[in-house]
Amino acid sequence: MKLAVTAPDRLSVRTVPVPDPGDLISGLPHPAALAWVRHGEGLVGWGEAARLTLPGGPDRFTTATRLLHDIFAAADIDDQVAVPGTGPVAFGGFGFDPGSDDSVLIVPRHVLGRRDGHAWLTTIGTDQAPGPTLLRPPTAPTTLTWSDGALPAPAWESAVATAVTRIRDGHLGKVVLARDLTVHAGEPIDARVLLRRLADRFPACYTFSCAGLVGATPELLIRRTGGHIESLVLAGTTARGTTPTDDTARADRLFDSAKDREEHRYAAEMVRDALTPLCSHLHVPAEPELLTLPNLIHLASPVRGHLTADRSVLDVVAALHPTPAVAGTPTPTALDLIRELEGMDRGRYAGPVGWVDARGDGEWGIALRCAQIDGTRARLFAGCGIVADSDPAAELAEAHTKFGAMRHALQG
Ligand SMILES: C=C(O[C@@H]1C=C(C(=O)O)C=C[C@H]1O)C(=O)O
Repeated sequence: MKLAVTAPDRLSVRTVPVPDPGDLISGLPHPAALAWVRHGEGLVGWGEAARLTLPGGPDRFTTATRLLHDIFAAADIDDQVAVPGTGPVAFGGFGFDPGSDDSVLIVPRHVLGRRDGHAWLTTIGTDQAPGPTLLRPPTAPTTLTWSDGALPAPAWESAVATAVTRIRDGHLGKVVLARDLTVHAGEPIDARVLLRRLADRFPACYTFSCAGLVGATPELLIRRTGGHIESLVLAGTTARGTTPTDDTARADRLFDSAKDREEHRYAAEMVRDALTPLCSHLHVPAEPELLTLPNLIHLASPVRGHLTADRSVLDVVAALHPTPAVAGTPTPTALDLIRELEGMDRGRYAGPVGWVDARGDGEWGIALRCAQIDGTRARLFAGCGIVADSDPAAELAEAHTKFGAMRHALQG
């Protein structure tokens, strides 16, 4: 695949304050939805003023930064709100594997935003639409038919067993193995229905949609607000309990589990090592805390720092991806093992997903708990960190629980 840029020579961009629009997702006028929403705040976009599709390669983030910089620098911008996310923004998703061709960035024609008491509408081009008008009401998918993806459950369990052997033989410390499921619907799947259900059930996650990749991720790869950066490293997981006592017991076991602590340590240390050279100040907690979601509990390390230089959020994404939360340690060995054992192309699953504005501010998550929608078909993904003490059956159960988020979004 070649690099493709569809953009007019000069974008004419106008951001104006608007009264609080309330729920952002219900403002999306048609199924080609762009979204990044958490606790009701964030951005939704529709229409395309520009689109970049990027070939694979480790330089895909720097190429994206350069091309977006050119598009934004040439733009004629009237920004009457001037907070992160106003003016022109690009939503994007990058392929997980450096060899994957799937990276895409879209500058929407319209963006509706809401953050810290501000609400705004950005419009690009001459079509100064006053606000979203519902062109096509969302309809829920029906008659769903499920099938295995690349590896049926027993084959995936043996892939996990092979990974455990390689780890015990000293080839690597950790690898994250994922599997996919396929679902066919009776009619084209509308991203807005999935966004609605995900945002209602997982308000603390980042509910996202970009070029058909729809999900609700708890994992913040990086947020840049001026010089300030934040990240939330997740690794180490248990399903929620069925009673309050069981739930507490599971949380305690996770917190004390040497195996889960090891999985987590690889990820937190890599994020610390990658951010240290970019920051004047960096805080990585000595111990993880627990993040409790409706279906899962994770070990979590909230990271904060201050950048030394004026770098775009995408430069920081480039320094971080792929973290051991989704690849493994050491990274090149883990990537090779993923390619060998998973039997599939992850596409943009487990890659960075989010948005960036013309100042270089933005928020990027790791695309987890998601599905790639393609007309009437969707591919769901879920993965688990494997270390020396991992048990294939327990990892399969964990992947099943992780699939639950998108299954519920599709089935209602
Ligand atoms: C790979 C996924 O999740 C990642 C793996 C985790 C784990 O193995 O404990 C936890 C959170 C994520 O970093 C996924 O949800 O698909």
